[in-house]
Amino acid sequence: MKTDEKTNVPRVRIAVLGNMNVGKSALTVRYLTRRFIGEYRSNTDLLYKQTVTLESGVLDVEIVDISAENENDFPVEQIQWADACLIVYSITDRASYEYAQRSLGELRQLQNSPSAYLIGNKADLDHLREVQETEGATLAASHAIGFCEVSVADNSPALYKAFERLLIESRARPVKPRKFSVSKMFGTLIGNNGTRQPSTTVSQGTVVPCHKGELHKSRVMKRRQAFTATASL
Ligand SMILES: Nc1nc2c(ncn2[C@@H]2O[C@H](COP(=O)(O)OP(=O)(O)OP(=O)(O)O)[C@@H](O)[C@H]2O)c(=O)[nH]1
Repeated sequence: MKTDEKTNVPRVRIAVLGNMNVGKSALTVRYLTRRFIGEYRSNTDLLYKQTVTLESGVLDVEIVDISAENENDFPVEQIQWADACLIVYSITDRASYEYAQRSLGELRQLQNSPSAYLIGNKADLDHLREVQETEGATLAASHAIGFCEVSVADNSPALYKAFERLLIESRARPVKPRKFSVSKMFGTLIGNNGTRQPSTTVSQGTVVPCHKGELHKSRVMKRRQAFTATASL
């Protein structure tokens, strides 16, 4: 965690990691905007920036939604950039669970690795289940991290709790040395649907498509367009 020198607001960076099609984009957009985007195709990493109000105070949150285009390539750069990592699999896809398993193994190898949380998504598709809830819980326990199953489609409250827990944990961690900074954002995303959710308020966001390796660039693009995704709680 770092503090923005201009605003004095603490900043937390989260990397969302998982195999293709597990719902990483849907989950990130759901958390930030309370909306469910059914089809959200992207073959590039996306960086979201939002201000979030927790009970403990205001945070600037940056979330990188890592494209799983090359599933054999562990995204070390993005993980090292982050304070915390959300690892997502789909309960309907055993290969995605195995991908999560490998990712947790890789994460453990890193020096100064970020805190992590494991999420089994698509819990609404229980009839297509390939991964039991106990398997997710056991995997998480073996890495001493949190775990829950959620349905991003059904707007599970557990999703918000998972993000909140990561944010709170990361806030409490000592500041880690940074190799990169992103200061320019562009893009636009989605509005507000006013849905009420647990104790987080999210506002004033931007989204940046960031091609692999761009997290270290200090100037991505000048075109900048803020979107508001206020979910007052
Ligand atoms: N039934 C159901 N479908 C979901 C859920 N979450 C996401 N999806 C669907 O799963 C598909 C993939 O979602 P994405 O958010 O694009 O997944 P991703 O992990 O970002 O995919 P990549 O861009 O390939 O890495 C989409 O069709 C979503 O609508 C969920 O909780 N339940």
